[in-house]
Amino acid sequence: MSSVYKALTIAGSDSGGGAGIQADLKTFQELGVYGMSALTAVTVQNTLGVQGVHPIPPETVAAQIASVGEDLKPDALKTGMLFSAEIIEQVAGQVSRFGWNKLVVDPVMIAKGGAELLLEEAVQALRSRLLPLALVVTPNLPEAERLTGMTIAGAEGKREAAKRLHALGTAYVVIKGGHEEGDPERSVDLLYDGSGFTEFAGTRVSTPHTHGTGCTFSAAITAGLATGLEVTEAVGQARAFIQAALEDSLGIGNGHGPTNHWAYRRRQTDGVEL
Ligand SMILES: Nc1ncnc2c1ncn2[C@@H]1O[C@H](COP(=O)(O)OP(=O)(O)O)[C@@H](O)[C@H]1O
Ligand SMILES: Cc1ncc(COP(=O)(O)O)c(N)n1
Repeated sequence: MSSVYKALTIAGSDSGGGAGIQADLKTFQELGVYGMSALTAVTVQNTLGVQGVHPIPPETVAAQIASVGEDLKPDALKTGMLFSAEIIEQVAGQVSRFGWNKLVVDPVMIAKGGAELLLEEAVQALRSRLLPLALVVTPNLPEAERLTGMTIAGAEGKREAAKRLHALGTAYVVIKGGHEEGDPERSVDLLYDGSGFTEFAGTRVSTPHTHGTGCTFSAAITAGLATGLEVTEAVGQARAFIQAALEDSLGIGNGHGPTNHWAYRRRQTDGVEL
């Protein structure tokens, strides 16, 4: 049998299936990667919002990662919702212990409806404990502002924030443009590798169904890395994956619905648009 690519997601559960662990595993599967998970929290959630957040004990998070690491050995991994400084501490400890270097950190902080998915006091732990271990970090604009302490205005602001995040020890920084006001035509993600900038631009899709875009995008980068792509190639593939997922929306739920995780592969294999 040809080699099997494996990826691990360390994230929260979204009972509605559009974000978190569920979005990550669906994305891994669609990109040909075997998915594994370590749960950090159970959220009670649907397309209308988050009705409850129940963190998993930090030692149980560590035990799940150790169990997967000792046996199945992921080729790449990502983090999503981490909730507390104690969980971040355990995750950083396990990543260091196994010497994993294809780590994508999606610094999830607040759900689109406003629920807190990372405690205020845990932001510093994310900066000091996890970002130095990450190959790629993928903040949206509000997350980049919180992590850098700066207000980001315009293209120059994004570049400055990317440099500051790189200085925290992450090799590649992707500042996502989904929240950017003022460009009704495009959503531009900016990649910084410590020496140069690359822009990944997609047509801005006018849709309420954007639940889980950040999770899906970072999971697609992780899957790409697991299959051996370079970071720039993996980000390019992830951009195409999320573009298809937004354009071929499923239109389910009464609020901000999920993206369509099937769309990218269906377009590739049989040209079908849902
Ligand atoms: N309306 C949109 N049209 C096209 N791409 C989008 C749109 N909204 C978000 N994206 C893309 O989805 C990904 C996630 O971006 P963003 O929404 O900023 O993250 P988050 O979900 O973490 O808030 C990025 O690649 C971004 O460019
Ligand atoms: C369990 C969980 N993790 C992450 C998100 C963020 O979702 P989004 O990608 O829409 O910002 C979420 N709503 N729920």
